[in-house]
Amino acid sequence: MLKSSSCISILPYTVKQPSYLKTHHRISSNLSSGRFTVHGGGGGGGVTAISSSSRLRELVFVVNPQGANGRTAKEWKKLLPYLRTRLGKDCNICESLTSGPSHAIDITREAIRDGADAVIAVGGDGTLHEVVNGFFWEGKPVANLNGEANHSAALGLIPLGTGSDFARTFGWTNDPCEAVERIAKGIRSRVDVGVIDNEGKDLHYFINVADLHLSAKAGFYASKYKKFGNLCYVIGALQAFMGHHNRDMRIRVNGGEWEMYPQVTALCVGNAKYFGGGMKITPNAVPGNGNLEVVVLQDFKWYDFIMKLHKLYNGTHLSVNNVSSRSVQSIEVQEISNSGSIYVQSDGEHLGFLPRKFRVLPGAIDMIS
Ligand SMILES: Nc1ncnc2c1ncn2[C@@H]1O[C@H](COP(=O)(O)OP(=O)(O)OP(=O)(O)O)[C@@H](O)[C@H]1O
Repeated sequence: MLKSSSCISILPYTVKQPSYLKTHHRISSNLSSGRFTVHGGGGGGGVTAISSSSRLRELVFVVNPQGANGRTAKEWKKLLPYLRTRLGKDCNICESLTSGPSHAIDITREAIRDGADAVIAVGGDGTLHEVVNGFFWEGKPVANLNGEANHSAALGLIPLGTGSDFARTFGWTNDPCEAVERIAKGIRSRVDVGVIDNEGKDLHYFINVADLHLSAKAGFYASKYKKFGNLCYVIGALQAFMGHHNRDMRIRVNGGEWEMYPQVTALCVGNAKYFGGGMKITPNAVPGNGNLEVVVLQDFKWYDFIMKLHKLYNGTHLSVNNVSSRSVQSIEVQEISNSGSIYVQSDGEHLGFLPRKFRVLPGAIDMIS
């Protein structure tokens, strides 16, 4: 169980405390003893309500103050009084501000090990991605070290980023009060997670969309234009087309035969539907169905991208020539010419270059939804 003290806003600890709290604030406490009924667990797609017994829920909010070009910090500050009022009676609320890239991963791991009931990403898809990666360590789910066998931490989200694309699949808006309501209700559902590896090494997890080549370059460039809001992704894509070469690739689905895919512009592996600030790139992806949707764009030029942009946004691009889609449990992707120039990204995080294998972990995380 997490360590706590009486009701104060900013608590200088005198006892050993989890490091994710060291520079941060415990906002509410009154921790009573006893256990807390969490969920039924099990396979993909199940939904279970949290019911509290005598112990308060331990919620750790991982806040990226730099999200949405600094807007996340401002929104979070405004949200805190409401959050305290709405959740403070039933929950211990810990906030932890990230200090830079990857910090959210460490905060999450430590929070789960210390027995948090939920770790809630506050920010955009990049922050959510890091929190998701914090649920795993060396290829396995991170365990609560308090010996509570039936206790697993849930993932939560207050979408306050630029794109906040994962939230779109569920129809969630960037309204933080709506997100607080979801957390107050505490309904959990199992969601799938994608995992990417390079010959069994270098594991990375994604909950939204992993992709490669043009769209991955676009994501990299978009990060430099966040001040333009969602337009940053279109600007990033156009910049990525400069000097871009479509490449011949081969793919292998579910361990079957290798298949040739000439002149690939981008290959996107969706656990959820949206990326790039609202482009419905993998419109058939469902985060709890045990599959990933793979969409391949071939032989696209920059002007095709412009002409078909509206179809990308509304998800009707699958009917366009040179766009194909399939549902997979795993997909391996290699480049034929080995130019070494095919970028791979995972929920927007740059991961290096091909080859890579993508596969689904069905129902890997409980999500507050
Ligand atoms: N304190 C920090 N300073 C600078 N960068 C940070 C800090 N904390 C986290 N980051 C990085 O900022 C990246 C982007 O943040 P985030 O995804 O929350 O916002 P966004 O990019 O505006 O939203 P979206 O990804 O939804 O478009 C994260 O992937 C993380 O690596």
